[in-house]
Amino acid sequence: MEGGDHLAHERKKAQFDVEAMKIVWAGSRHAFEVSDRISKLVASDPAFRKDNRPMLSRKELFKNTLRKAAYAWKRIIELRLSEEEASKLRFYVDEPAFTDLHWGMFLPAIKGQGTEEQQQKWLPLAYKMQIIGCYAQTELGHGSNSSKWWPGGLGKISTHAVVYARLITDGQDHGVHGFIVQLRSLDDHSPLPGITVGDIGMKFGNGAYNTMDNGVLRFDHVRIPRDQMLMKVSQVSREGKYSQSNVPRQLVYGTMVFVRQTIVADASCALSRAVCIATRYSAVRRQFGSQNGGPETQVIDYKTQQSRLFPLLASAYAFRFVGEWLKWLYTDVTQRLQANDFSTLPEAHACTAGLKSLTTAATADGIEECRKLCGGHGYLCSSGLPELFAVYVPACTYEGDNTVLLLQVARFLVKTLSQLGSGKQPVGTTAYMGQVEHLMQCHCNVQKAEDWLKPAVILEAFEARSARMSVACAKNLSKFTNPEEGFAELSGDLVEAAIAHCQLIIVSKFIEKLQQDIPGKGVKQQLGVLCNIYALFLLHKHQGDFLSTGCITPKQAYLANEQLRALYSQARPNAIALVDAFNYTDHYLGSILGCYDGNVYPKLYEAAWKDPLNDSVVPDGYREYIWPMLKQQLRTARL
Ligand SMILES: CC(C)(COP(=O)(O)OP(=O)(O)OC[C@H]1O[C@@H](n2cnc3c(N)ncnc32)[C@H](O)[C@@H]1OP(=O)(O)O)[C@@H](O)C(=O)NCCC(=O)NCCSC(=O)/C=C/CCCCCCCCCCCCC(=O)O
Ligand SMILES: Cc1cc2nc3c(=O)[nH]c(=O)nc-3n(C[C@H](O)[C@H](O)[C@H](O)COP(=O)(O)OP(=O)(O)OC[C@H]3O[C@@H](n4cnc5c(N)ncnc54)[C@H](O)[C@@H]3O)c2cc1C
Repeated sequence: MEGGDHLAHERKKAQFDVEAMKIVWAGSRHAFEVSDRISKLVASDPAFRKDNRPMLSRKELFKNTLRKAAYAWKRIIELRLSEEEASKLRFYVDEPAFTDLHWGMFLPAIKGQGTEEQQQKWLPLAYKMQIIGCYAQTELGHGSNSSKWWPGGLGKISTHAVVYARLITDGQDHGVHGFIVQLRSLDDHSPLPGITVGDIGMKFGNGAYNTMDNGVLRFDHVRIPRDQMLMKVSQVSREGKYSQSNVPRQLVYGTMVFVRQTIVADASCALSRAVCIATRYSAVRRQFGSQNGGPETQVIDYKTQQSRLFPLLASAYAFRFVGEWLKWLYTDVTQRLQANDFSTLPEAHACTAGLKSLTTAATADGIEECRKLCGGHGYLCSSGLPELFAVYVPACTYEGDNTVLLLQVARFLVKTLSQLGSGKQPVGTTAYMGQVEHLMQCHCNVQKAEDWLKPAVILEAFEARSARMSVACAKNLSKFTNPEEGFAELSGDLVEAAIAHCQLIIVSKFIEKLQQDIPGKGVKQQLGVLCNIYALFLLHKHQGDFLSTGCITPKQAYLANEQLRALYSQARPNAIALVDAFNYTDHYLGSILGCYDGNVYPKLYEAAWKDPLNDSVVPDGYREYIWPMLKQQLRTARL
C-alpha cells in the first residue's frame, strides 16, 4: 500500500479525545500552542535538517552545530521570540550544543549564586550572547586542583566559565566556591594568558553527543578580579577577609538542583520519543501468527511485546507528571529561599537527585528496549534509536552519577528516620514516615485482581515497602560504632531503599494527578489505566522487595500480575493515540520507523539508496583491495 495513513485503522480505535490528551501532556493549552507552533517552525526549515548527522566527520558535525546555533539565534531575534519560545526552539533543533550549558547552567549559576551587583553586570551580557559561558566543576582526577575535564561548551566555544575551585585566603582553605573566569579573548577567541583549553575527544556513537565540545581546562597563575567570585553565599573583602552570609553553604550546589529538575522533565521527552517510534512500528510490523489465511499478526498484539512496551509508555507519562510536580517543588523552594526559608532545601535536593537518578536510568534502558522492540530495523540509524540512545545515555552519569545520587537520597532518608525520635514530624515526600509504626505492621488486603486498582491499596503497599526497607537499613546502621563505615558497608541496601522511596514518589504523584479535574472524553480513564500499569509493573518487577518485607503475599503478587495483563489489553486499542498525544513532528522524531503515516517500508528502501556507499555501484577500494584478492583466489583454486 503506497501513500495514505497506514495507521488510520489504529487511530480509529482510540477510546479518548486525543486533542485533549495533547493538552494534558503539554501541561497547559498555552504550553501546547507554543510547543506545536515552534516544533512546526523548526520542522519546516531545511536549515535544521538532521538526518545526515551520522555520516559527518567530527569536524563537519561540529561546524554544522555552530551553523545551526547561530541560525537559531538569528531566527530568535528576527521573530522576537520570548524566552520560553526561544528555549523550545533550541529544544526542537534537537542537537546538543554549547548553548545548552550557556542557558542551562552558566546563566542559572550566576542567577543562583551571584549577588545583585554581579547579576546586573553579567546577566545582560549573557542574555544577549555577548559572552558565552559554561559550567566547569568536574576534574580529570579526584579533587578540585587538577584539570577541569568534561564541561560542555568549554572545549572550543565558551568565552567564560563558572569554575568551581577551592578558595584559600591567608593559608586557610574555605572549600569549593564558584568563580566567573574569562577563558578566551572576545576579539580573536585565543585563550587568555595562563589558560590551556581544548576538546577532550570523540565520545560514544557517531553524531550523537559529538556535536558538543566537552573540554579540558588548566590554569597556570591566572589572576581573576576578586569580584568575580560568586558572592551570594560567602564573600572575600578587599582586605582578603572571608565571611559567610546567613544562608546554608549548600546553596553553592543550587545549580545542580535546578538542572536535575530539568533533566527529569527531559527524561519524559526522550522516553516518549523512543516509545512513539516503537509503538507505531509495532503496529505496522506484521509477523506470522495468521489463521485461516488472514493477515499476519501485528507484533503489537503479542502479549510479550505489550509487556515490554506498555510499561515504557506508562513510564513516559509517569515521568511527565512527576517532572511537572518537581518543577513546582523547585519554584516553591526558590521562592522560600528568597524569603530566607531554607527548610525545604534538603527535600528539594533529595527529590531532584533521586528522581534524576531513577528517570534517567529507566529512560536509557527504555530507549535500548525500544530498539530491540523494533527488531533488526531498530539497529539502523534511520530508526533514530541508536543516536537517541547515544545522546541520552550520559544522562545517567552527568549531573551526578546515578548511584552517587541515590546515596544522597539514602542519607536524607536515614536522617529523616533518626529525627522521628526527637519528635520532628516529616513533611512533603517523607510524610508517610510519620506513620512508620502502622506501615511496619500493616497487611495488604487484596483478595482479587481488581483490588489492585484501588489507589489507596497501591499507595499503602509502596509506602510500607519503602518504610520497611529504610527502617531495616537504619537498624543495621545502628550496629556500627563508626556511622561512615556502616554507611559504606550497607551502601547496596541503602541504594535499594532510596529506589523504593523514589518509586513511591512517582507513583503517588501520578495518583495525585488523577485526582485533578482532567477534561476530555475518556482522558482521565486512559491515564488511570497507565497509572495502574506503571504501579503494578514496578510491583511485579520488584516483587522480591514487597515479598521479603512482608508487604504482600505470594498470592497477592500473582493477582497483581493477573491485573497487569488485563490492563495491557485495555491499553492496546489506545496505544497509537496515546503516542500521537505527544504531538511530535516527524522531524523531531527523526525516525523512519516512527513516522506518523506508518509508511515505513518504502521510506526505508529509499533511505538506503541515499547512503554515501551507494553513490557508486562499485565501491572505492574495489580495484585496490578486492580485485587483487579475487585474482589471488583464482590462482589458488587452479593449483
Ligand atoms: C560534589 C557534591 C555537590 C558535594 O560533595 P561533598 O563535598 O562530598 O558533600 P556531600 O556530603 O555530598 O554533601 C554535603 C551536604 O550538602 C548536601 N547537598 C549536596 N548536594 C546538594 C545540592 N545540590 N543541594 C543542596 N544540598 C546539597 C548534602 O545533602 C549534605 O547535607 P547534610 O550535611 O547531610 O545535611 C556532591 O554532593 C555531588 O553532587 N556530586 C555529584 C557531582 C555532580 O553532580 N557534578 C555535576 C557537574 S556538572 C554536569 O555534570 C553538567 C552536565 C551538563 C549536561 C547537560 C545537562 C542538560 C543541560 C540543561 C538543560 C538544557 C537547558 C537548555 C535551556 C535553553 O536552551 O533554553
Ligand atoms: C556527556 C557528559 C557531559 C558532562 N558535562 C559536564 C559539564 O558541563 N560540567 C561539569 O562540570 N561536568 C560535566 N560532566 C562530568 C559529570 O558531571 C561527571 O562525569 C559525573 O558527575 C560523574 O563523576 P565522575 O566522572 O568523576 O565519576 P566517578 O565519581 O569517578 O564514578 C565512577 C564510578 O564510581 C562510583 N562511585 C563514585 N563515588 C562513589 C561513592 N561515593 N560511593 C559509591 N560509588 C561511587 C560511581 O557510581 C561510578 O560507578 C559531564 C559528563 C558527561 C559524560
